[in-house]
Amino acid sequence: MANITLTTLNKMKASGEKFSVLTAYDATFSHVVSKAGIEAILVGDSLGMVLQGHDSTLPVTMDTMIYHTECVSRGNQGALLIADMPFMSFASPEMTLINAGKLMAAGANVVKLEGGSWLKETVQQLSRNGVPCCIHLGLTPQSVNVFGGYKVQGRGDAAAQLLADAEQLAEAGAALFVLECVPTPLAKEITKRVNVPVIGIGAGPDTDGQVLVLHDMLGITPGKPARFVKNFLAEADSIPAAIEAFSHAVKSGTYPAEEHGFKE
Ligand SMILES: Nc1nc(=O)c2c([nH]1)NC[C@@H]1CN(c3ccc(C(=O)N[C@@H](CCC(=O)O)C(=O)O)cc3)CN21
Ligand SMILES: CC(C)C(=O)C(=O)O
Ligand SMILES: [Mg+2]
Repeated sequence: MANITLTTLNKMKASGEKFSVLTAYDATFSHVVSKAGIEAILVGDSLGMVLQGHDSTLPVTMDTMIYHTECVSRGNQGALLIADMPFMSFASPEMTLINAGKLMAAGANVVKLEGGSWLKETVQQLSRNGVPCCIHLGLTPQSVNVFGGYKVQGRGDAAAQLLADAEQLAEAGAALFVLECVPTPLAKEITKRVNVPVIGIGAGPDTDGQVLVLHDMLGITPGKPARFVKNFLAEADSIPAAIEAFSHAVKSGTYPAEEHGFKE
């Protein structure tokens, strides 16, 4: 078992200490990230875009997620390992249990699913079977075709629905949340209302933890970076130093700054 567990993150939430999360898709980066003091590693389905060059996360398969979770697990030096359930891998309760079981057997400590309150029974079933769930809310990239682009979520009337989803899923036993691209005040409110750690990306400074795609914070992702991205390699002289700078910036509250977040 990893040195950092859900218990560690729950204690950090209770004491107000911020924690950081980065993606990794291979053993070497997993080693570097976990050695640098990052509390959790996400084997994100963003690998479909970052590693495979697709323009969305939809083509990512279970076999690919299993392979990368195994690679990351071998390199991991004690971080909590979270693995994404890819597009359509949790479309029915039976499939969800089978696929989550495969990611746990590959070395994940937690599985992450994108979606809202309709996942209540799924979360219950998984927890009962020994699989802690992280629920990804807000801009859920697997629904890019529903949203019509990568757009901020939870503005106006949608804010109350998002808060209700978070509360119901926490009640159902979700162990963690990721909030992506939601207004800063909404992320603050959800973080206060749920009793489990909330990880933000483009959600402002008030969530319990922060997550970024590793390649984004190293400044090597092609194209215009999203608003929430900061290049930590620009002022560091090595990749490990950049990762340590990210961890320190999150702990000290200097990242994310106001300019990295979204208004209501
Ligand atoms: N390299 C990479 N980084 C990521 O953070 C990431 C991926 N890939 N792939 C999967 C999803 C897609 N993500 C994205 C992609 C684009 C935006 C984006 O351009 N957002 C606009 C918001 C526009 C608005 O105001 O509504 C931005 O300006 O940040 C956000 C998240 C996050 N995830
Ligand atoms: C952007 C993060 C939260 C993610 O889901 C991924 O990397 O796939
Ligand atoms: Mg993802």
